[in-house]
Amino acid sequence: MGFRQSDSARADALRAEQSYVSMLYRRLDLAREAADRALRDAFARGGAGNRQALMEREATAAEKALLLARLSAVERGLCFGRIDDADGSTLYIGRVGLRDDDHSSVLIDWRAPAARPFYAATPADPGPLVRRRHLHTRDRTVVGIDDEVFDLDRMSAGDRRTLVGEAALMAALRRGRTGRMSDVVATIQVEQDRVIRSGLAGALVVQGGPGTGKTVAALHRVAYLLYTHRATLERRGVLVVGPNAAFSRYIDSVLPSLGETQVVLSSLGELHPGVHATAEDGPETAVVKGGARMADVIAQAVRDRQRVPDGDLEVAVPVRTSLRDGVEVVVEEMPVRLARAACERARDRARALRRPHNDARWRFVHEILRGLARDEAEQLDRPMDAEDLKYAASALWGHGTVRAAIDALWPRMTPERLVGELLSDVELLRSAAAPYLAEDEWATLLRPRGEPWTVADVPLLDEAAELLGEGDGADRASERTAAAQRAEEELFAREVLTVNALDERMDAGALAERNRDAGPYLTTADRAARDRSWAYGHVIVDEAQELSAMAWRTVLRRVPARSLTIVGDIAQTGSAAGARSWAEMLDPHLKGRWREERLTVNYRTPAEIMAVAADVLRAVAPGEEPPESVRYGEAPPRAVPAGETDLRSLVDAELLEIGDGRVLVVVPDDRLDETSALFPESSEPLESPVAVLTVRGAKGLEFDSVVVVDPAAILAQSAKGGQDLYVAITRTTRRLTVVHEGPLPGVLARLR
Ligand SMILES: Nc1ncnc2c1ncn2[C@@H]1O[C@H](COP(=O)(O)OP(=O)(O)OP(=O)(O)O)[C@@H](O)[C@H]1O
Repeated sequence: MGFRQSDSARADALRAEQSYVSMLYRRLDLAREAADRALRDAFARGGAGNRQALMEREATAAEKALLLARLSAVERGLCFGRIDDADGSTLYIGRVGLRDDDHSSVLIDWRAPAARPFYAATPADPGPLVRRRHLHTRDRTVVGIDDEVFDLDRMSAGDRRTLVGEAALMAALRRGRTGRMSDVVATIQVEQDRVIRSGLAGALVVQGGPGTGKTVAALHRVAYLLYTHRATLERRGVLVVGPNAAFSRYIDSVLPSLGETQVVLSSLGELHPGVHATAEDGPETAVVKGGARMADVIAQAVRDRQRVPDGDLEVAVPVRTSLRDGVEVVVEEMPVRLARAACERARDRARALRRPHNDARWRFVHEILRGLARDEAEQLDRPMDAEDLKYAASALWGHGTVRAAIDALWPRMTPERLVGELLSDVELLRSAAAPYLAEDEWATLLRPRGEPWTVADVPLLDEAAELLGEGDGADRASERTAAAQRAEEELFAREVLTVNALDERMDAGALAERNRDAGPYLTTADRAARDRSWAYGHVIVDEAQELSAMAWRTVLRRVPARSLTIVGDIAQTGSAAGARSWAEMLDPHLKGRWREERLTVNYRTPAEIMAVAADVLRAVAPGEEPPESVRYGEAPPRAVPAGETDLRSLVDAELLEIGDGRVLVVVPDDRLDETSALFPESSEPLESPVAVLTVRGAKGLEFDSVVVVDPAAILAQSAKGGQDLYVAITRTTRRLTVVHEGPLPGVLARLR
């Protein structure tokens, strides 16, 4: 299928494409000017109208600002492909759809059905195409063309492979790694295209080995779904959950480069608003904390906070006070009482409401206060009608002693307090956990008070939040609302200024002030990100094999429609609480509602290095097939005894070899600090030329050169040590060095 043109034919083709592409950029400029004008008009309209008019102005302005942002994002590589049919028709494919003055299409959005043959045609099955052309542009200039001519008669069987746009793909894969993932819209492969365009309903599992483009395909799928189901998804929002915050930063430029800015990226440790958990538990604790029985433990912990006193409730209340030096002091107190049985009745009635703990608390408070007020009236021999009772009860609530007594029985709880106290108080833990867990299980959960939250605590906090209800005090709630409102106003103002380059004419404060007239403008993503109970339209979970049963409960709570893309590789499971099979993990929640697509080609790791990884995989997961690499590396992978070289010089030599690229030093968990100290420049793993990470920290990332330190210790560090070594080896795009302390582990024998 390779197709060579003469130099002059090539120059003619370049000229013709340049003229077409220049026309497209003129169209883009016109579309931007129109959106910019519409935005200005929207602003000019507002100011003094009624609230309804102001709200409409804000909505129009927001819509135009988003359109402008989208049109700005597609500047680079606006048009990257062209397809020619047997009947002589030609379509140009790009990042956005454009039309000419007669409303005829001049550029097809890559997500539109008409663009599909560009991605789906293979030499063996070209569909209607006679030629596919990849256009390479720099700024607005066409600098190269790659053609595939589908002339099956002239092709050998070997040539009828399924790689799409091989020359363009190889050029893309050879590029050095920048520390940020880029989009691959011009070179999406057939099996990835199937994932991207799969329907919105239900859960799609994308299983594939390392480097098969699971993450990149899932992100393109978000863009595709937003294009195809914009009305639904823009209103409900899309959430992408990754394994850690570094991973979220690693992928955060892909969607904006595809023109989509309204997506919430989060990690498991950040799913509970206000908590940014990064610490990890040891494997035994993680298994217990991640198990489904923890939901019962948390529910019991909440019930344990709905108490009755051991005997009758007795509270001292002031009956006489006097002013001394301007201060009110109690001069006489009397005890008021409520029988234990009455307290029990109050608790049962509050529980019977089947409301969250903090919401049901008012029923309990109300019943107890009335009981105490009746006792007080009896003791003082006061007659009591319904009005008096109400008044006396609210007077009692004014006494600190009464409040404290009731709080001790049914306190208002935050999730942080409930879980924090549960995990650090042996009696609370025993009471909540003993009915569901063996002692040696629940004992692993105990830890000192005030320890930082771990990632596995987040599902517990979320579970607790569900059972406790928001129940903020009125003051705290209004404070939060006001602060959030101010932040939103400024943020929106800044976004509008950025996308429109309006800075010279208006500053963010002034714009925020204008917006304040109409109330805050909140994008769907803003609202969704700060609302724990937000129901997303679609959720993507990456590195999904690491999620525990409890983590799945947290994720699924955010997507009641059960529309998900679940991306991962069972062979890479490193967490002791993670998945051993998709069915085992998903059936309890999604039985009959999930389907699986497999990705089989590795675009990252060269074949010689993948052969080493395959040996490791065979040893730890004999049933799993490693993916097939599409290319060969520049240097054979090697093993170096630790005594022969020091790590610093080895890494410096690697940096020289790869030129502009980036090196990962991947270490056993307990050597992270010591190794990081050797590379002070590695503090920002995505920015600096050298990153020092554990396997867990390196999940999902990739580097030009990888140095694996002490593979025997990585193998031995947990029951999933083999999977960890497999992950470590497959992070590289070009070079692999293994530095071993003792003898080289048997699974790496190929490196001898
Ligand atoms: N169609 C493609 N065109 C160009 N590059 C691609 C394509 N598919 C994947 N890649 C590149 O291959 C690399 C691996 O992709 P990605 O990180 O999505 O894989 P993954 O399956 O999520 O890997 P892992 O499971 O190891 O984290 C990335 O650099 C990605 O840009």
